[in-house]
Amino acid sequence: MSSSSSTPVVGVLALQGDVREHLVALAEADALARPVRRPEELAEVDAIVIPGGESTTMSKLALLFGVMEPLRARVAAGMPVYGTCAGMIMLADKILDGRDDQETVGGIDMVVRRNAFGRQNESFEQGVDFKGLAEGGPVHGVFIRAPWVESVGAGVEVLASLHEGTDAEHIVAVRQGNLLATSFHPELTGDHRVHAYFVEMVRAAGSHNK
Ligand SMILES: NC(=O)CC[C@H](N)C(=O)O
Repeated sequence: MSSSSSTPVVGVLALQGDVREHLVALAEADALARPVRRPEELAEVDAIVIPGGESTTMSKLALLFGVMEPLRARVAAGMPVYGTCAGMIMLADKILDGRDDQETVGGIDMVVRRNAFGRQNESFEQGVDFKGLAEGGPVHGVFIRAPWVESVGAGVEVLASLHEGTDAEHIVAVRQGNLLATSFHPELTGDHRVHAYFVEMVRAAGSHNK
């Protein structure tokens, strides 16, 4: 479809969740954005966003629509993927507090705890220092029944953490190669710097991963 020199085509997995907000944010970050439900549609995009929503439902629908295996194959081939919240859970190699039969796409060597902040706070908003953004100050982090990253493997770069009191630190943004994940929802804020960061990753990856 596109080449690295033209505008990248970025899909949004449109089985469930806040698809429309990501389509808008991607368009504003200079990508050609389109919803993806079926394997044929996945084959047409250079990269994909897995939105926020409900990861157990999203996982079931991904299996039902036959896109789980094709997604895993594209991840293995190096396709850039950005997951927010439920999307972060979908990118985790291992999850805690998931349903017993809950499958993920996987790809990031991390353990993610579902609804982790929920034990203290269902939803909250907080400034997040996001490594890799050259300017503009902290990102406005919207956390909705959000997961956190409990631990990461050696190949995973931590891009943001939240500090709670003096001791607890929770990882809320990570990158491993072409895979990016945040516990929070930049698509709900009107600040599209994290989407622009992802679109830059997509440009750098080119379109050789199909
Ligand atoms: N805002 C979100 O995406 C919430 C994620 C949800 N708690 C889940 O486990 O899937």
